[in-house]
Amino acid sequence: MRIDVVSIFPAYLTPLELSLVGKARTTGLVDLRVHDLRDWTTDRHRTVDDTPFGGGAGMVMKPDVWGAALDDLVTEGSHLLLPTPSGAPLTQRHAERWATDEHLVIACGRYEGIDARVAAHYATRPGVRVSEYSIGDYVLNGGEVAAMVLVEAVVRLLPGVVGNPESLVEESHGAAGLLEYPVYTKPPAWRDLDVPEVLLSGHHGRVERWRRDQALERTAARRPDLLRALDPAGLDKADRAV
Ligand SMILES: CN1CCC[C@H](Cn2ccc3ccc(-c4n[nH]c(N)c4C#N)cc32)C1
Repeated sequence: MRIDVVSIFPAYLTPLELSLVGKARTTGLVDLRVHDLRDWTTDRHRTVDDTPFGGGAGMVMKPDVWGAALDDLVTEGSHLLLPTPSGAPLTQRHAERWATDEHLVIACGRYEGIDARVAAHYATRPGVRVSEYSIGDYVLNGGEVAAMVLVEAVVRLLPGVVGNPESLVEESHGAAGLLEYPVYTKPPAWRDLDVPEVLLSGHHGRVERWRRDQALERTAARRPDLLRALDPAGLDKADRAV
């Protein structure tokens, strides 16, 4: 998979050189490139924004500069991703789907956003998909953090990136559709808190049942919307009793 990220603050994306994503880059599991949008400006001030038509506060990012950058990066088969507060909520399902794409191009806006004609134009390009997504119901100052969230959520799903692929199944929002159960490690007693006895029992069946119950209880308490979305057939009789 190739991922191109375009931003006026390319240094903002340097955390993607670290940890699992960084290792995936150095081992060639992902070809991740970060670009400075200003490299596609033509004026001496390297201008990327202008005042909004219709008035209002702030500035809007110029379509012609974005067009010059994206024309160099977006080809047939590319998936153009635009983080925006007005986008569709990013979910694990999106990450799973987009992890199978050959080429992602992530356009990081700043100011009041990117001229709307940019997304509209590339949506007309044959073989190009355009998705506007949001990482949550709060307002950031730009798209870079959302770009890093997307890159990490997608790259960790690529074959060979995470050591134990099994761990991708049980985690929150994973295949089970539940929040993850609580985890513990040594020491068995810490301050006045003990590890749940069942986890020290060595009885795998009981441990599995306890973990499933914990995941269900947590999901019911913190994210009842996820529980409602679960296919009832996916919950066995004992689960429904929770
Ligand atoms: C006051 N204005 C309001 C509109 C957005 C302006 C800042 N901005 C410019 C580009 C841009 C891209 C993403 C996000 C963003 N914010 N929250 C999220 N979940 C996002 C996501 N994905 C924010 C952004 C600030």
